[in-house]
Amino acid sequence: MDIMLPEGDPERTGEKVRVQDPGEHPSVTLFREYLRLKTVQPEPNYDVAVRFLERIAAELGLGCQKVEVFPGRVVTIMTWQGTDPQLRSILLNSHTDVVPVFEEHWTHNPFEAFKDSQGNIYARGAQDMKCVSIQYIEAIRRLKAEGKRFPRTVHMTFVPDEEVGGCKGMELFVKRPEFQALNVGFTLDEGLANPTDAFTVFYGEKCVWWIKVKCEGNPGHGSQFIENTAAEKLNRVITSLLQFRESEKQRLKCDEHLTLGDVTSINMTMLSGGVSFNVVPSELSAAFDIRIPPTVNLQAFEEQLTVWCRAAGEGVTYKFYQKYMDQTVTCTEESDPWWKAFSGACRDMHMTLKCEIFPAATDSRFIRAAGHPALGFSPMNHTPVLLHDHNEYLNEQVFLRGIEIYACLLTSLASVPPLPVEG
Ligand SMILES: CSCC[C@H](NC=O)C(=O)O
Ligand SMILES: [Zn+2]
Ligand SMILES: [Zn+2]
Repeated sequence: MDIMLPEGDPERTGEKVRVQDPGEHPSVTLFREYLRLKTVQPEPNYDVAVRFLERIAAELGLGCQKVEVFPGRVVTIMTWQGTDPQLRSILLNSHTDVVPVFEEHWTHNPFEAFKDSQGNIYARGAQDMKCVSIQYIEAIRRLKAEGKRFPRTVHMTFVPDEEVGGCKGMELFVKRPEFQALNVGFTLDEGLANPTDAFTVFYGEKCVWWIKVKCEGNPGHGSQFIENTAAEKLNRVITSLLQFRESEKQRLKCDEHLTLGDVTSINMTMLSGGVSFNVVPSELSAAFDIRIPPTVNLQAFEEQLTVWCRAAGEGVTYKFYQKYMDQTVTCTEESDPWWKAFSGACRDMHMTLKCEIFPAATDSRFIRAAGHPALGFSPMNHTPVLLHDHNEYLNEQVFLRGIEIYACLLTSLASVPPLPVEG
């Protein structure tokens, strides 16, 4: 029986008195309870998540620390001390927020964690990434119950605001003394589901560039053939960028060895300008979301952008709204002790791994930029990729296998022998 007394309004927070379904695995019950907490952007209820995590830390006898990196933005840290705490630690990172929903497109309430007859659990965050948070917790619960101890300390961090770019979350946290004090050796963070029998593991991410191109031109009456209008220039800019988009799309399609992480994607995501049907505007703008693989020379790419803008005419300029420049990737060679521990454990479990570059951006980028190796991995095979989508779900058996996978990974990673640098 699992009863919890809510402190806030249960309708708003998702915190409710709940009774354990006798036929359900307790780890699944805990997962569903976490899914019901409304940590949904743009106004996530983080208090309710922090309370939930504090309760679990107490239950498991883990150290629990809260770091408020920005007003109202708390990172919760749970620590399982190793037998050799001087050694560098294993960091298991996850974010607590989830993206908004279009409720009318969902077959079940996205904050009810409905489970169908096949064991599919429908909820926002089922894949991204409340599953992983609970899998970390349940793997540690299991290992502790078995009386296991490992040389390396294991930390779990539960971070706010990943879904809105991490600037009030992980980006600030990695600069704090509390993060330094974690003495991180190796990190696991989120990945993506894989519909096949294989598991995808991400060793790097694309750089996000968000640009707005502004085109200035001659204004005038809408009945005239005005020369050098903003629209003609914007048309050239859009054509150049979308032509490049098409060539990258074809390159991906024609080479079976390439994944989305290996090519540059461009999407025009916003258009703005104009005042009236019969006024030729003096200014029009287009916004582009560009994702660049770590193998691309960023300086050369920016030069190309400049060339396209110059070729579109006078008065065409662009401004960055995001310009991520760090292209650090994590080593996946057998000679690397962390990779050897990770991939060796996967091999022991007869798992097939597919190594890729993450097509979007996660908090791993701040960890890698801070100099720590990180792999993006969510143990969800035989599962369609539904993050940020309607009817996001995860099957309970896949979820439960993930706990076993983490228990095995953690056993291996937290036992990596002292590295030369650790003396
Ligand atoms: C520049 S921060 C954006 C982060 C966001 N992450 C998840 O979707 C993304 O669009 O990839
Ligand atoms: Zn995520
Ligand atoms: Zn996400």
